[in-house]
Amino acid sequence: MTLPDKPVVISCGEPAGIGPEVAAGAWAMLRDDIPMAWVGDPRHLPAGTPFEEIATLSEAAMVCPRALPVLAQSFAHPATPGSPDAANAQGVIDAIERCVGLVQSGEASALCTAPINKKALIEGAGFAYPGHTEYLGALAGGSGRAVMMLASEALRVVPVTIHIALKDVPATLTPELLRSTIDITHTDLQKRFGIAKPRIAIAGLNPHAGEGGTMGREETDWIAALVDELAAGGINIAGPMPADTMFHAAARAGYDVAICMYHDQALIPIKTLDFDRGVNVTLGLPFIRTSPDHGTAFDIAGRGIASPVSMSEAIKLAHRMAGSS
Ligand SMILES: NC(=O)c1ccc[n+]([C@@H]2O[C@H](COP(=O)([O-])OP(=O)(O)OC[C@H]3O[C@@H](n4cnc5c(N)ncnc54)[C@H](O)[C@@H]3O)[C@@H](O)[C@H]2O)c1
Ligand SMILES: N[C@H](C(=O)O)[C@H](O)COP(=O)(O)O
Repeated sequence: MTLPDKPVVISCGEPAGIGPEVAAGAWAMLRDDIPMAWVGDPRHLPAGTPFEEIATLSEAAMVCPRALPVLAQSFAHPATPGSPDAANAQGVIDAIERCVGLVQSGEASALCTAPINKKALIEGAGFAYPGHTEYLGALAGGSGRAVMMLASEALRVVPVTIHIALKDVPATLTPELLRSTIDITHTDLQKRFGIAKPRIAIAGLNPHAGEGGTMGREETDWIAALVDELAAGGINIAGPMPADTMFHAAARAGYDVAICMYHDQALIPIKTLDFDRGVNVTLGLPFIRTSPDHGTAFDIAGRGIASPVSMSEAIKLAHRMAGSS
């Protein structure tokens, strides 16, 4: 695999959260190995961060070993850790959009996003999306769909429904949605992760995967039939499995990815097993996007105690994926 010289571009995320500090920390860990550049307002970086403003991404690789390369983006205000400022919300969105432009133009090899606070963007700038995943899908255009995957050494998980209320899950979960999620996951595990024949485990929606229709009917009515059809078509797929028993170590050894029916079914096991090193990857996009698995952590922002490890794992994975595409 040839690793790219083009930088990974990092969007600043919510400046009142831990995004700027974990980006600076990840740069300090990776500066000699991975070219990168941060897009944001330098006033939001932790005091004392060695940074250099660059005019174009072509300067990033040269600057990176000595300072964090910064493509400056001015925000309305400096940040107060833990208290998002509505006037800064549009800057957060603009930084993401600028980074997407850089990766789409080929100036950046991949995008790594620092965390956003959904509520702050919705309230401060009328952000119309529940998260990066859906926003990036819209920015990418086309007829595809962005699919969320969280990955660590221990586990990969994909939620079929993402940022919706639990009460809306059963109506949103359709055979078409599950089929397209499986297709996109299968394709990207082959194309972007080099897994020739991905082993896919499908979780049930209901307790005990419905217990034969006595505790919910989605499994018996259509999920099992869809799994059988895909298996007959040559996909290495199994399920629907009871979700409570598919994440212990021996069960995890049997598959490369677990496709789960709703957000917490997927994200609780991975964040419990490996919160420090989990990485959020968006599948189905025409470019590479990763992110740490954690959020803005307002409770610890600005205190210098946030771990930069998930951010650095996200940058490393983006760089590796760019080398294998
Ligand atoms: N990629 C993203 O943009 C992304 C990902 C997850 C959550 N979020 C958003 O972040 C906001 C806050 O979410 P939350 O409170 O549920 O989760 P969170 O991950 O921000 O925080 C959960 C707990 O983990 C701790 N924590 C998080 N990251 C840490 C780190 N790097 N080092 C040490 N401790 C850390 C926090 O202090 C907190 O106690 C929400 O708006 C959510 O939507 C964004
Ligand atoms: N659900 C994700 C998580 O908890 O890690 C998170 O909110 C990030 O979502 P986006 O990548 O869509 O912003």
